[in-house]
Amino acid sequence: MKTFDLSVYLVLDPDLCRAIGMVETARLAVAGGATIVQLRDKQADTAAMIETGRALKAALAGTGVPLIVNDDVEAAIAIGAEGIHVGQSDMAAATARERVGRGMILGLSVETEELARRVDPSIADYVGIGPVFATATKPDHEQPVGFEGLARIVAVAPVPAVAIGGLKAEHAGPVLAAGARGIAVVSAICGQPDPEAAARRIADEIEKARA
Ligand SMILES: Cc1ncc(COP(=O)(O)OP(=O)(O)O)c(N)n1
Ligand SMILES: Cc1nc(C(=O)O)sc1CCOP(=O)(O)O
Ligand SMILES: [Mg+2]
Repeated sequence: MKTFDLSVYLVLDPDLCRAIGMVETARLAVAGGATIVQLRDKQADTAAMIETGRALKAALAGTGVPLIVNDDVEAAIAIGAEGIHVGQSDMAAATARERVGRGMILGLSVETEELARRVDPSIADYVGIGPVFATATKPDHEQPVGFEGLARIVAVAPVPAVAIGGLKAEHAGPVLAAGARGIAVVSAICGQPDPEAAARRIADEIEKARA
């Protein structure tokens, strides 16, 4: 069964996670309340993605937290990951869906209302919308959309949305108010002195916003 919870979406980055590593960061973040984890390593080849992905998969075993692989469909399949995330410049979502089959979670990045309207819910399971704010983590990001832009894009997306880009725990309230199901972060968890506490802060803010 394809179940996933976008509430606290950790996107891993090998440079920002350097001090304790991506696997330990993920383990701690999940202990703090991360609900979904993405392996994102823009420098790694498929073999390296598979090696890290298998270690992550082992670390997440038994937690119920799905592992999503960024960009690399073949690595996702080899890892036995629960999902794949593709953007507008990656393998086309329809092609990725054909390759991974119905059972895998498929996330698709959309940066505009036009792109969100065109999402086929038989192909994508969720959309990642961003950047909400400018961020140094992804220097090649598109124009920030802010909370108002986020709300406009969420409103026309036919699948659940997670917001990304420059987000911190204190943004959980406005992100949920804009209609997104959760908050995706890199630097708010990766490289923080205590990734477990950092994830817990986000989970607490999400819970507060839903109360
Ligand atoms: C949850 C989530 N949302 C958006 C993205 C960005 O994907 P993409 O536009 O393909 O950019 P890269 O991450 O590949 O640089 C994401 N990874 N995750
Ligand atoms: C991976 C990614 N995708 C983005 C998008 O806008 O699609 S922004 C981003 C990086 C988000 O990092 P941080 O939480 O440190 O700001
Ligand atoms: Mg991509």
